[in-house]
Amino acid sequence: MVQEILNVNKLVGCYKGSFGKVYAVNDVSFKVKSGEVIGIAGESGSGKSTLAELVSGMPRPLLHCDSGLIEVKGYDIYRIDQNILRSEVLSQIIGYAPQASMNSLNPVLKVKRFLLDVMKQRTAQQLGLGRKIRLSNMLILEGIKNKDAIGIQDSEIHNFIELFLRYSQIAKNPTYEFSLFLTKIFEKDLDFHSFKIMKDKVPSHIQNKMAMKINLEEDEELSAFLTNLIKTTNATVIHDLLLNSINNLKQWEIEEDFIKMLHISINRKIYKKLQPAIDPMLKMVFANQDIVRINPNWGILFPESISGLPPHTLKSDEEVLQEAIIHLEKLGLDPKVLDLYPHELSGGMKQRTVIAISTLWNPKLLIVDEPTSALDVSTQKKLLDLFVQLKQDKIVESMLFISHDIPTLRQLCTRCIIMYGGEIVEDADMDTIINNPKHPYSQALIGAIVSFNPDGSTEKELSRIEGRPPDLRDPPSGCRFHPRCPKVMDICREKIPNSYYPNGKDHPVKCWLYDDQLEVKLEEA
Ligand SMILES: Nc1ncnc2c1ncn2[C@@H]1O[C@H](COP(=O)(O)OP(=O)(O)OP(=O)(O)O)[C@@H](O)[C@H]1O
Repeated sequence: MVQEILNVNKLVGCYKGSFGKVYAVNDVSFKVKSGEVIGIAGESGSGKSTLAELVSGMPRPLLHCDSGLIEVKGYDIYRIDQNILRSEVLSQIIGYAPQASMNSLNPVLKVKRFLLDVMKQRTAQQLGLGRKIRLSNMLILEGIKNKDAIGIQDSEIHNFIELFLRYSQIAKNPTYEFSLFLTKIFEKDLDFHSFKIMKDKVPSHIQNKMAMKINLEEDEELSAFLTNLIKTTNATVIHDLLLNSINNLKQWEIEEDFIKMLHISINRKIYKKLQPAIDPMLKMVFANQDIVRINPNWGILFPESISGLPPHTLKSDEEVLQEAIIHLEKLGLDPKVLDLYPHELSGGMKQRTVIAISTLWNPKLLIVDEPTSALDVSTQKKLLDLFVQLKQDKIVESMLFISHDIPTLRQLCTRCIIMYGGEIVEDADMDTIINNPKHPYSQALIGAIVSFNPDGSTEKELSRIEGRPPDLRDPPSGCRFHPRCPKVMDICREKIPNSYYPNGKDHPVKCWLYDDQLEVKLEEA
């Protein structure tokens, strides 16, 4: 089944300021499936950039998501926690190159400096709470798995697993809660051996869990089961049991690259720094020093410890730069650009650099806003080839490509959304939009495309769209296109049209012309 990357539903976006409210995106709905490249077209001021900014999750200060929904890979981006948005969505799923972003390179910094800053920030953001927790748990398991090499005692593992099993029975979200619980142990709030609770230090939700645990201990059946389990089962079996139970939780979604990255950086750098501080804590908690060897890394992977680290300690400049060079080369950029200042780059190189930065983490959805508009025709073509390559090489999965230039979109996009006055007036596959547009605005837009014969004459007489796009501070009543529409009817001036489907369910058109019931409605009126 094709997965859905983006779901925009009844979105209303507005600029709020001393000027009042401007609804620049109004009641917009569409979906992007995995693999789709969707063009968004329309005249200047139709709301394309506003829509892109809202979908990017990073709207400018005056712009707000007023109502409706934007779901990116299942994340409701205007309702989830800001930390999750930053750590799990913005740097992982969405890549965004805003309009004129090629001019956003800092003029006084070499590209290398700018790129390093961006990469390091993102690397720090990548360590979102959920990932840290999953990772810490995974490393605990790794430690248990390698117990023989480490020389750890079975009895120590038994103790540990007993704790886990008991706790996982009572926690709502065992992986998460268990990590929190362990974190508390490391913070000396709980004593591992006696399970003594130092009440004043333990947050109330943990206290409740502990209270439940005590009740559980009164459960004879379970208690007998656990005792038996601990007595009779060897560590490897318990380890497998634990692994199975965790597999069942389906919460181990750690990407290999991410683990590698953390392993490398943590092993080499952070551990050295933190070891003196952590060792005494571990020893205190587990009494037996040997347990420290269960995995020397695990303690430092708990959320609190890692989030306290400045991002720059996670990787050296050389490591970060090396990753960037590989990425630049993949995108056909000479790594020499890293040693140049932005003014030393051509427009095309600047744009490629910006695209390289926005795709550093292989985003699922890349949003690009008018990337080609300031470039000459041959550089435009090269840049379009780059977007094709990004997709072919699976660096990005889907794209939203914004341009007022339909021929540009035609070279790249599978589908095209036409916007007018902040609304989607038509949405269809690219060929249909070019050859069989239904909305009078789309027809006018397509009619205004210039195409030349070999002798230099134009292929057809060009039409132009009379009038001007609406002022969104005070949009026209009814259909927003009615003051300019050659097919305007009375109802268009009064009532906002719904979307109709004259060409099938994949081709919505927001125009009264396609309402089967129109005659009935007019008679009623
Ligand atoms: N910062 C702002 N404050 C108030 N209103 C704004 C602001 N930016 C844009 N708008 C309003 O939003 C409308 C849509 O602007 P937007 O930039 O999204 O259009 P667009 O289709 O991307 O145009 P272009 O192709 O010129 O970039 C504008 O007509 C304007 O009324």
